[in-house]
Amino acid sequence: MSVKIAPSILAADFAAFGAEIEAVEAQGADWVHVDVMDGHFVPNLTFGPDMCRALRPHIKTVMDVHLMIAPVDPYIAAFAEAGADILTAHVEAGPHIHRTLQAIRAAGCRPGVALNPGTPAEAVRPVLDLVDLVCVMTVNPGFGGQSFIESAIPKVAQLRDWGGPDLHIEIDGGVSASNARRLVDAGADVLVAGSSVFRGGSVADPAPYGENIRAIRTAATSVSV
Ligand SMILES: O=C(CO)[C@H](O)[C@H](O)COP(=O)(O)O
Ligand SMILES: [Fe+2]
Repeated sequence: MSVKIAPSILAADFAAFGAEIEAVEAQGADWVHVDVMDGHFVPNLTFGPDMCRALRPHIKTVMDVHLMIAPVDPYIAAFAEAGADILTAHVEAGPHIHRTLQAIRAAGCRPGVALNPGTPAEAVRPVLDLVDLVCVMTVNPGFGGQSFIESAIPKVAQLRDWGGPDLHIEIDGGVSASNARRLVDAGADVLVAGSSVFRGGSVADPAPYGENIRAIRTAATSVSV
């Protein structure tokens, strides 16, 4: 599978999301990662389905919605109607993860399951047949710009082994050109990157977004020596 770079708009200008998305897609983003936080499952608040609906017309690629909320089930229909392509729920967010993932697919989205750095890979093994994507968190969710947690990397190889070649394995948190290669070598194919993509650029000067995306992609796909 080709490596996909999914900029997290958590690191974009909150007053200009539409223009930021168009800029980052024009600069080479493969997917757009939208972080939904509820102030309960994680200690921060961002936005909900109405914001996703407003963003949808600006996204030409894939709207990858990361739900850091609990409970999840009451909001699935609203995010699906808002136009999410991928809806990812945390395995830690509730006791009935099978039901949640089945409901996401029934609503017309591609289901993903996310796991926190402290959660072992075994926790999502029973639902791998229900998902198109596993999101391996390499920070504790809630904020952008945190330091990458190395100890999550062995989970990636384990999940690739169990999930086979068609499962998307996404890494989220602290991804940069300096760790991209190790993540792809371990079996990841989707790299979420917020601060390391939006750093140094703006809607008025989007070229750094392209440079940052190319740096991550080049690092991720370079041949080892
Ligand atoms: O889910 C997230 C945080 O909970 C974000 O997607 C993630 O932190 C991306 O930001 P950065 O690349 O700056 O770490
Ligand atoms: Fe995220």
